[in-house]
Amino acid sequence: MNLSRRKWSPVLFLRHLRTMPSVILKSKAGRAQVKSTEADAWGQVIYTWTLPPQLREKYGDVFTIYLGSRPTVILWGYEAMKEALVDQAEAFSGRGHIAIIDPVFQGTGVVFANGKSWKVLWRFSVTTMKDFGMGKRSIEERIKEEAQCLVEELQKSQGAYLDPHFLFNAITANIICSIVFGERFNYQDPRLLQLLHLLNEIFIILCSFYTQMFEIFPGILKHFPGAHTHLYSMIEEVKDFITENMERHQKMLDPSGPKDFIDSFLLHMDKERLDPESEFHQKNLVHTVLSLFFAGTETSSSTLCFGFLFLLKNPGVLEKVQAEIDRVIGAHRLPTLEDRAKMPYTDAVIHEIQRFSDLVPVGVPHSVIKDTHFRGYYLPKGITVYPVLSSALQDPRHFEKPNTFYPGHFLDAQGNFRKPEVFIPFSMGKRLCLGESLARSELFLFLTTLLQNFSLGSPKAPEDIDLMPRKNGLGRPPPLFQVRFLPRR
Ligand code: HEM
Repeated sequence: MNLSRRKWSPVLFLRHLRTMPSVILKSKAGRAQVKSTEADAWGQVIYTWTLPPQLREKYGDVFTIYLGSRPTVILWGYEAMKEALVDQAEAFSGRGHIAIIDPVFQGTGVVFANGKSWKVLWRFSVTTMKDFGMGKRSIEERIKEEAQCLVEELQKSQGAYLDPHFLFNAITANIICSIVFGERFNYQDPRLLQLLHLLNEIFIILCSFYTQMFEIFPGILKHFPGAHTHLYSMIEEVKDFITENMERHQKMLDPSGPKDFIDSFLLHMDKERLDPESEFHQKNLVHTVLSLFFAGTETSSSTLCFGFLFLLKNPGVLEKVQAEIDRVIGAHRLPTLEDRAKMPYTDAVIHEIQRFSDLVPVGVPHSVIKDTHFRGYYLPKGITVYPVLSSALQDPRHFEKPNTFYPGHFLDAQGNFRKPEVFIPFSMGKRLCLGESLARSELFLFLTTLLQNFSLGSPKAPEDIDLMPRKNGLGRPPPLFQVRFLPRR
């Protein structure tokens, strides 16, 4: 990337933690005080938010970049991430800043809370999601039901080409809706359509270059209109939707039998209403539900989209998965989570879909909750830390063909499933993705149900299918594409 072509002139300081700032980068030609390869590298940091391996080679696995005036520690490679997030789990358990959304959450809700508030909300969310997965209709049952609704919807398409993004968003959003609101929506329901539209637009902005620019110039950009203004108004709309739902729940609350996540939270609010220190208040409720929608909808649906794209591009892999489905599950019963253990090839393909799609390349920022010594460096309390998950998922020491879609990465010589420890798309340590087990169940059940019922068709030849994500920022949304679902029987 040629920085001299850029009109604007961001200044980035890069320094090794133990030294004074050693590199100052400007975008105008001749002003960058670095070699051109480093300038290219920094171009990528600024524009695509990916950290090229040259930086690791030069500065090691732990180094600091300055986003505007804010020092930010980068952890590169599985070993550094594990030593920090797992071996010093408590110290690294803080949530770091994301400048563009900090004003929305203000440290509330399960994703952005810290300290006692995060612990209480995390414990509540995990147990409550489990409760509503273990009651009459388990999470597995809900996913299976949703998968059947999707099959029926796709049958109506009569083999026409369609963009699957909307339907994949709908099924993952419906799972969250059924856990938090106790209801799912028909795919034509205007409330669902509006919710999906908002979540998708929000996700795209959060993954965009604007979010990176906001990270570097928050103090300046917030005074001007821009994508953040649009973002905040859309988030308000989602919050209104959640609040209306919450108020409806309040009116019909039955203290003897909470029906869903919101009911349970409201009962806790009631129980602790005299405690001024309680974490169970309306803001935490709305922001926790909002967090579940943000964290649990586009992530799973984007992974599914990438999955179908990779399968269209690799028809040989698709054929093997369908052969395994036919052998283990057959045509006449629904796939179950128990089948997974008997389907090593399909399991390997799903893991490879997650590895290769690399959906959250630089992780979600952490912070250290106390002054911390790490690998001989001093990290002051509160400093932001990015665990670059991509550096593990693409590590050539652990994955033979890191830049190729290759399910063999997850199979041993006998064809048994194996999972290298560096497979960490859900991160590690105390802030590990709270929805990991839900997401893994969704990926397995949705994918196997669809492939059990349909053959896939693409308007493009495999070699012409483009895998380039639409954005490459905090997340990597898949490209738009067309696919058709043809009934297999
Ligand atoms: C393929 C799908 C998914 C991927 C790749 C993914 C990935 C991640 C990652 C990388 C993090 C950051 C962990 C860290 O801070 O180090 C995270 C956090 C989180 N995820 Fe997921 N996630 C997925 C699906 C879900 C689902 C379905 C839910 C729904 C409940 C969910 C809920 C959360 C929450 C609540 C957090 C914040 C945890 C905390 O701050 O303590 N995720 N996820």
